[in-house]
Amino acid sequence: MPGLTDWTPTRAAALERLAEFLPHAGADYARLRNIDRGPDDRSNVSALSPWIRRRILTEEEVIAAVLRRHGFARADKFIQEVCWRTYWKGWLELRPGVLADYHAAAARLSAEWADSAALAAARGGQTGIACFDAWAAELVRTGWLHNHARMWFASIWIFTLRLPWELGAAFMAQHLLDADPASNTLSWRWVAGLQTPGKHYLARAENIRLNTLGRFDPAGQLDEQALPVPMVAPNPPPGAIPPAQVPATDRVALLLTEEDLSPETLPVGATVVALAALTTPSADSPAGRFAAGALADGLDRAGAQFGLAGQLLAPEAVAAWALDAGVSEVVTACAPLGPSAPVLDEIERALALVSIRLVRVRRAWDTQCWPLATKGFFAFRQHIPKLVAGLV
Ligand SMILES: Cc1cc2nc3c(=O)[nH]c(=O)nc-3n(C[C@H](O)[C@H](O)[C@H](O)COP(=O)(O)OP(=O)(O)OC[C@H]3O[C@@H](n4cnc5c(N)ncnc54)[C@H](O)[C@@H]3O)c2cc1C
Repeated sequence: MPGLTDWTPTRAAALERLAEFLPHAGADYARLRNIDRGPDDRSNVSALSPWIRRRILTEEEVIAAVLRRHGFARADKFIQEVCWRTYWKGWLELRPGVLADYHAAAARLSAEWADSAALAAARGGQTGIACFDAWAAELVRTGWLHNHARMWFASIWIFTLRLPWELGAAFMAQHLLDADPASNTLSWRWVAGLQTPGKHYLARAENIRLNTLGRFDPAGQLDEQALPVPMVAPNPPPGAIPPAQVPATDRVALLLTEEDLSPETLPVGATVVALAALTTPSADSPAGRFAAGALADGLDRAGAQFGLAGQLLAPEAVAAWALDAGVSEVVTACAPLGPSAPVLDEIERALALVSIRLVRVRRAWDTQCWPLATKGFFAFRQHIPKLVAGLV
């Protein structure tokens, strides 16, 4: 398996990585996935997250490939991990206010902590805790961290360095290639003890020593007794997912966004007569640069599929493009909470002014899974065998 500096934002590269990892996705993954061997050896995990994040590979197809290769019993652990992503998405879609609260708190805290030397040391990897400093540097250099390192990093940030979790989540989101509002924000909340009230994740030196194969040993440097972050208010009850939309006409324009770059399997529901992709709203970040490449690749693939020349559009150019295409509906993949959703809301308003409807189609996977994320993951997990049964 190559090192992790070679993420290429194309479906071809994603499929290559998937094929390479597939033999290891069964019993090997269940046994070895928690070990962080360092940036030069990621053979025990898939490292597929930057592609899955943008649905260059969909959850369903990754799960199907692993099921075909290993069967459910041996692939169970890997499937569960993929389903964590789905679960976090659903949990947040059912409680959108949690993301808004996080953004507001992060903005307020970032002003309040602007002059903090402790915060600067954490971000700069200068805390004197060797493992933490190495992960901070790795995150900034490569745009990626192993899952266990993300857990330890978040835990040390919150419970040993005593920094606000919101600023840690924002720091990670700023640098991760796979930066995802649901997985990132809710994982930080989970570590803090806010996701499952009263249950927090404490990084322990011995666990770090064992699972980094002795690369690090922060014995005596960590607060291993800290209490969870107090909850200001209980988590909101789950709301409802809006019904999925379908086009009412048989000729539509298709607008891709970085939230879903598998046009091959998108349930468009009509003939596509014009094709465009929306420029990324977060261009000035590693995730944004990855997304820009991925959008170009998605547009190429969709162009080949529909026999059309696609174009990259800024949000304000979408209404004129749709008018020019002579359609009364623009279809796009339903964008979960994150950078594209508010941009699509603006586009919907601009299209309405010229009597064109924005139709947000949703994958069956999301429609089935998201409403099940009402409680904790362990309740959601019970549904997994049924959810994946039809995938192969
Ligand atoms: C503090 C913290 C922040 C995180 N931030 C993000 C983020 O911004 N974006 C992101 O995609 N993931 C995030 N994760 C989840 C997880 O760490 C990564 O998805 C995983 O490390 C990616 O590595 P992989 O592709 O090798 O995963 P594998 O172990 O090979 O798993 C396969 C796929 O399953 C999904 N997955 C695996 N574990 C998780 C998990 N715990 N939660 C959600 N999905 C999972 C990912 O899509 C992953 O690519 C975060 C976890 C923590 C603890």
